[in-house]
Amino acid sequence: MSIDWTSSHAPALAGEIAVPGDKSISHRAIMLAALAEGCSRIDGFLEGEDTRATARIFADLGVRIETPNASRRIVHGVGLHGLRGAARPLDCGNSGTCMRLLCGVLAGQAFDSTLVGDESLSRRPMRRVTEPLAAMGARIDSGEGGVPPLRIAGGHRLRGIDYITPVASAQVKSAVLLAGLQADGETEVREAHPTRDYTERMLAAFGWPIAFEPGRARLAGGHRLRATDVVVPADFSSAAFFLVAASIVPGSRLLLRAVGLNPRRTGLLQALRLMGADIREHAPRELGGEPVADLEVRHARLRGIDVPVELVPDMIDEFPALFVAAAVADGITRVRGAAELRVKESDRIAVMAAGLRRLGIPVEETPDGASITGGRLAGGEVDSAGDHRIAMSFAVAGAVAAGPVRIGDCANVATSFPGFVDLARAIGMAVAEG
Ligand SMILES: O=C(O)C1=C[C@@H](OP(=O)(O)O)[C@@H](O)[C@H](O)C1
Ligand SMILES: C=C(OP(=O)(O)O)C(=O)O
Repeated sequence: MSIDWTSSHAPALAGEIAVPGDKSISHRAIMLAALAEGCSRIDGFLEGEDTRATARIFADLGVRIETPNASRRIVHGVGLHGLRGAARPLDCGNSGTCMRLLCGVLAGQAFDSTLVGDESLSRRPMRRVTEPLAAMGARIDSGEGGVPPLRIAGGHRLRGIDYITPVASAQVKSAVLLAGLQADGETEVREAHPTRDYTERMLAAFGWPIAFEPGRARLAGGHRLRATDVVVPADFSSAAFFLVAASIVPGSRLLLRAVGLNPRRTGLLQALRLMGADIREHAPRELGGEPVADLEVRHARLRGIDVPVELVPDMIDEFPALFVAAAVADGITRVRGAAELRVKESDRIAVMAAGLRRLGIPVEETPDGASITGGRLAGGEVDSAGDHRIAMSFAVAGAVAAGPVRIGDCANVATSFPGFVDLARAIGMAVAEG
């Protein structure tokens, strides 16, 4: 393991910052703009490796995408049937969202496609999308055990499906809905635990008739997407690291500007408030059809909680950051119902537990969660296992640890949060490279 970052004790954090654009919305904006008729402009696009992979793939599929300046894209949509097959495999990099949503887009096209990913993505489960798509008539072959690479055979007619998702996953729901655009008849997705609804909201914004409510979405094939402009709000999941950092570093006060507060994303806000965090919302407003507000966060003494199980899907990407808050809280924090964390970019339960233990925090793992006994974080060396959210979470831990926290394998932070180190330093965190 190469050590990429050393995060050391920080004084009170202060400042007003804006984190980059939302990753989930940026992926979807490229996809729907590419499939629309006409020219769409995307503002606030996340310049991360994950979302750039999606843009590169649509360019490979024949879509002209201009970058007039950073965080902006002009997409010359080709319509639902205007993509052309690519000569080479489509590289989704580290991004589960890119690969799973693309399966839905490509399953109903006339041409064959091959989807590949990096080492981490090549271990992640894809049957959750290939099975419902097969039930709709798609032909998708995967590697042994249902992992990438995925070979999607074109030219198969799809039919609508009424699908109840077995895991709470916006990626699965989105893949089925995107395939439904090209299917005969109606497609309906129902979920026991509602997940983020960006695909539904954006389909409506691009003019596709769709009925949706939390836990349910229904559409029919045979319509058209019409180009529209998309404004992407700041990513709550990126803001999460600074919400935790300012909560745990004594004397801190931070303002995070115009953060996306879609209720299906803000479970961490609720969990931190239950722990005693002082986070206030100012100037609530709408941006690009999404609720946003400026978040003011001040240091507060945190206490351990049992994380309410119903919050889990609404904070699924925030558990690495929550584990760090739990590590310094008074008492025990218990997480359950979060087995999905084991199939993210890394096994986020195991990797966080191992790292926190190395920093002197007792953590007991369970198959679907963990118990973390808050205490005094020591310095030490931790492995992020190439997982962006784990690298950033341990950088936050270093700000309050008794000694420097040395973190391995941080390059993938560029997948979701380019510029993290600069912003962290701007508010007073002591993150050094190497
Ligand atoms: O739809 C999306 O944009 C995402 C859905 C979630 O994944 P699952 O659908 O696997 O829960 C989340 O973890 C991921 O970061 C982004
Ligand atoms: C799980 C994540 O993303 P994806 O599934 O798109 O790789 C994440 O960003 O935490």
